[in-house]
Amino acid sequence: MTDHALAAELATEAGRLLLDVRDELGFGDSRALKDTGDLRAHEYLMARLAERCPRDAVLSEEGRASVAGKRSAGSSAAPTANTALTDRLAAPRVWIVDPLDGTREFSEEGRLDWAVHVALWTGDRLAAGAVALPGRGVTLHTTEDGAAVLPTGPAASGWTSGTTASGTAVSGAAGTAASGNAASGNAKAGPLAVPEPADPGRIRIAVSRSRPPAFLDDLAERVPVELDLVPIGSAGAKISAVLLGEVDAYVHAGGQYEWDSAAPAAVALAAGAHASRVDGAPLIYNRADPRLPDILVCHPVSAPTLLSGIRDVAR
Ligand SMILES: Nc1ncnc2c1ncn2[C@@H]1O[C@H](COP(=O)(O)O)[C@@H](OP(=O)(O)O)[C@H]1O
Ligand SMILES: [Mg+2]
Repeated sequence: MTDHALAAELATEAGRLLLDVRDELGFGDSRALKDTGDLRAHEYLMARLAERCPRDAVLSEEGRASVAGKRSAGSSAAPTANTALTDRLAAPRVWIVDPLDGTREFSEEGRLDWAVHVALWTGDRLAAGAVALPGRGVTLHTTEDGAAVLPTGPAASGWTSGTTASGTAVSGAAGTAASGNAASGNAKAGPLAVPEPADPGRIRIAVSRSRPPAFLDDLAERVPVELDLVPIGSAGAKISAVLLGEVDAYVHAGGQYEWDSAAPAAVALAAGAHASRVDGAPLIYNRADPRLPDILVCHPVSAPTLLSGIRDVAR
């Protein structure tokens, strides 16, 4: 089995397990649901990776020493720890996983914007990646020929069950509100290629529901196109929304970690998207400090406008 197929299988299966956790625990105790989801998916991924790739290093959000006190419902076991730092930094193959990205949305009934991320870093590049969107019944992943694929079409549209997600908006210079629709993509099973913005005068930007970058209001004043901000949970779901044509870009700043972006960036790059830091620098993984606080993902045609606008705001 290739690394691509393994990443896809593990992300998909961890996603199935997370749907079962939601069924088992319900939504009454959101702390227990979040912690149990985080840890059951983490334990599943750690066990499968140890079995299938025993020599590879692993960096998981839930295997850090700082979360060693966290527990799943009905278990007193501490989370399986990540590969020790010095071994990980020296390893030629490092799996970077986020067992449950969008933990907050996972704990909210009816929300579909949460994901499982499985990526493989091989020293200087993202060699494979898979993002499972269990609520929508799909896994986006890289392939052996350097491309990306959506093996089956989405079982659901939008990011809330029964409805489509909608966004608040900031228009170009005026900064007035208008509405944006997050679920206007046309995802079909098959090869995944990031689509160009449908309207060249408008860029729909997916942003965090709770921590949208403060500079986006200023950015709207500095770019020659209208910007619609579309709040969606989970970095994996937001980057998937770019690849599925439901939004045109994902902009984040102010804090994030390697596991939040490694797998979705792997898929985005393989799908022909621009994926970089917000200053245009490349995304580098497997550092001693796993903080990777900002990211821009978009079609290459939108990158110059967004990067120069962000540079202007930073000045
Ligand atoms: N300012 C910040 N500092 C640290 N992590 C952040 C962050 N903003 C977003 N993230 C992380 O990025 C992921 C997507 O966030 P959001 O939905 O707000 O866009 C979440 O991962 P987890 O759900 O795995 O914790 C969240 O914790
Ligand atoms: Mg995350």
